[in-house]
Amino acid sequence: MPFLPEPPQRHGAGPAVETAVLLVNLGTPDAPTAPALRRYLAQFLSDPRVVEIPRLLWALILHGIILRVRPAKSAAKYATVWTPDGSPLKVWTEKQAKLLQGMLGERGLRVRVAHAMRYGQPAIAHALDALKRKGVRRVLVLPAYPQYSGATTASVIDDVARWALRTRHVPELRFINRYHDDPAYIAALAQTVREHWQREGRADKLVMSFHGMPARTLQLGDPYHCECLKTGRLLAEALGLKDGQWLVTFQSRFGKAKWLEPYTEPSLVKLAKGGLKTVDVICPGFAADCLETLEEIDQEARAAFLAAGGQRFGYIACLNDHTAGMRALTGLAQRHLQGWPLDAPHPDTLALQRQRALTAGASE
Ligand SMILES: C=CC1=C(C)c2cc3[nH]c(cc4nc(cc5[nH]c(cc1n2)c(C)c5CCC(=O)O)C(CCC(=O)O)=C4C)c(C)c3C=C
Ligand SMILES: [Fe+2]
Ligand SMILES: [Fe+2]
Repeated sequence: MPFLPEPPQRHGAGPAVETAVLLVNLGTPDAPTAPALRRYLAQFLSDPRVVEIPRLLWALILHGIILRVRPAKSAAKYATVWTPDGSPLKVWTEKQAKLLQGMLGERGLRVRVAHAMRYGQPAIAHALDALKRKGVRRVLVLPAYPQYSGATTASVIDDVARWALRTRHVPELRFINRYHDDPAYIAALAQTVREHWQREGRADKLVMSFHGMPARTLQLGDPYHCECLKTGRLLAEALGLKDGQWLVTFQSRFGKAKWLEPYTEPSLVKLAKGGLKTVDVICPGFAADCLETLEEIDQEARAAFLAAGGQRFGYIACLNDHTAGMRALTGLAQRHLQGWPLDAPHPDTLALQRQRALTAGASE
């Protein structure tokens, strides 16, 4: 019966694992080279969720200008943060998926954890096909974006939906849209700040830098800006910071349009010129260190702050594989798995068994 899908794969003697958590991050180029960057940027910047201007006009700008100039410039930046195992974003995301698998298992949750990238590899469709081949009937999609935005979270949902459009038997699907105010996430961030203070001493101000978005997305109803501000306020509260001791800023502006303000690097320069000597910078919107944090903040923004008269710049790493951060992701997944009976055979498996039995009977 070649037309019937394979039954779920078994782990040892126990019943089959039919539920999966798919951890999804943005994606990253395969190599710090101009050709790899061109492929990556072409896919990323062609996504209408990312650049919301008329398609034809954008195609002309993207292919006529941006993809001719930016790949080589970006490749040189990636080269400065590349590791022997590849791009930092890839390395951390793989590690997070492994740790999440272990921590969910320790809590007795029978799930399979996989990871995927919205752009580049492993593609979401590829990961979902692989999970289906293993007999997975339910997928909890966990985009690694604490704050919801159309450009990131919704784009992951689009891609899963595109896969579903061409899939006959779609598994049950759930999405985690945000965790910007999750107490365990806020506590994990606060812990990394305190650990940094213990090691390096406490700076005069804590700057919380989030990835930017075009300013008009706020008017169009994107909740991203509000969620960043809430994360910032909750983190400041958790650390007992008073007004003036912390600041939310937005980084990674792209193009000439107005983006969410205040901008990170100009703010740091203004602070230094105004007499601020020491600053700590954290990037709470990035689940893992990547080009935007390691190069743009820890290298470029640091240099700009010091050149403007600042004396000490403390970069606080993203949650990466920090135990507190991984516990937060584990708790988040656990809550969103509730109501899925992980130990009982899925009705689709039972239906498939009946279908197999029927077809076997008919052909005898
Ligand atoms: C063109 C517009 C862009 C929007 C809108 C945007 C939103 C956005 N991005 C992230 C997270 C990441 N972005 C990263 C890199 C990156 N971002 C853009 C552009 C937009 N991002 C570009 C062109 C690039 C590539 C690098 C470059 O050429 O400058 C990354 C890092 C990826 C890596 O490989 O390390 C992350 C992560 C969020 C969260 C967001 C909206 C909220
Ligand atoms: Fe980005
Ligand atoms: Fe950047």
